[in-house]
Amino acid sequence: MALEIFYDADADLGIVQGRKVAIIGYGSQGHAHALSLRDSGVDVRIGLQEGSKSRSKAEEEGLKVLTPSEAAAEADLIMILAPDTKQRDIYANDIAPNLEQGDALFFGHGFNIRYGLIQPPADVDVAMVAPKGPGHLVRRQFVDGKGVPCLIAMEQDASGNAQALALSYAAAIGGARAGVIKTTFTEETETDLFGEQAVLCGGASALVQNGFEVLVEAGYQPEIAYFEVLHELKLIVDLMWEGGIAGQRYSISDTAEYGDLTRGPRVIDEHVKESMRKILAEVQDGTFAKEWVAEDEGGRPNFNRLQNAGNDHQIEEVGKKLRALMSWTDK
Ligand SMILES: NC(=O)C1=CN([C@@H]2O[C@H](COP(=O)(O)OP(=O)(O)OC[C@H]3O[C@@H](n4cnc5c(N)ncnc54)[C@H](OP(=O)(O)O)[C@@H]3O)[C@@H](O)[C@H]2O)C=CC1
Ligand SMILES: CC[C@](O)(C(C)=O)C(=O)O
Ligand SMILES: [Mg+2]
Ligand SMILES: [Mg+2]
Repeated sequence: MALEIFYDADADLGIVQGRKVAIIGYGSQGHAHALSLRDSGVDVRIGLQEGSKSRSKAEEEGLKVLTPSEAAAEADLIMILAPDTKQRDIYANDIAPNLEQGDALFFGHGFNIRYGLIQPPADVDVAMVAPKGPGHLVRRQFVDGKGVPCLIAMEQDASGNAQALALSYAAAIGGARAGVIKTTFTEETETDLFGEQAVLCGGASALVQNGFEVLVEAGYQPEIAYFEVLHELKLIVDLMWEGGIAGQRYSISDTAEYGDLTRGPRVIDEHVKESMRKILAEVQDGTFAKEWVAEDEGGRPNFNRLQNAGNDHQIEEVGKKLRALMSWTDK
């Protein structure tokens, strides 16, 4: 698929300003979309379950908070920003009964459409606006007059205007200030899951924990190990973010660069790449999605056990102590 990228000049903000938008969920992404849409002159209401922890946060911002079904009934553009595992039930119980011909159903991630957990009727637009960054950054960038790049995808174009609507929405949350790239639900879902599992979250966390363990097991002080494998990682990643891997290599010493060039491929070797290919295959053939949905339905025993083990790792205790000493971090 050839790259198609859009900016503010390509978007008509008036399109989304003419819609009644319901944001279902007010967490990381939900709060960012809702507040930025409101600040862009869009008529927004929030859909949250009775007793939701997020209700008071949305109300404190002066947003109208309804139940998900009330919000869906009032709106003609419904953006689902609840956890991926909850979306199927929210759709079946609260959204589907309130969908009317001409409505638009939006997603921030393609999981439920890609794996067939939600199957909307043919007479509504189905699109995605997925900022390529955490929600709190999406909001911070918008407030600073900037934006986080977004992906848009159109799964169903019942109105013939789904792309213009998605682009208008992306502009209203600041995405078109940075660039909005057209993709498909399949491409977004598979690359997002692969990226977070193999590199960004899974890969990086395991790399850091293993590096820390190797140093501590060899007798080095845990505090020194923490600085070397976790604290400095941000500084290196910031350089990569600014100038790519080549830019990062320009800034480090040539001793570090020689170690990078010769030792990096020994750590992340063909065996690791083969594991990455297997992880991608499990994303593509639906194995991961099936496992995660079953894990959630079963009360998340594995998730909770692994999360607790991660929280109890020595690196967390050392990090908490060291970060408390760092005057520049946000406490
Ligand atoms: N986190 C991120 O930055 C990114 C997320 N996404 C996607 O965005 C979507 C939302 O994820 P994220 O923002 O992380 O979610 P969060 O976990 O941060 O927030 C989820 C929100 O949904 C609410 N919620 C839970 N159950 C229901 C329900 N039954 N009805 C209505 N609201 C409910 C929660 O309320 P309560 O407080 O009561 O639990 C909370 O407000 C997902 O599809 C995710 O893949 C995409 C890109 C990045
Ligand atoms: C990298 C994690 C992410 O995919 C994201 C912030 O983009 C997510 O699902 O939270
Ligand atoms: Mg992502
Ligand atoms: Mg993701």
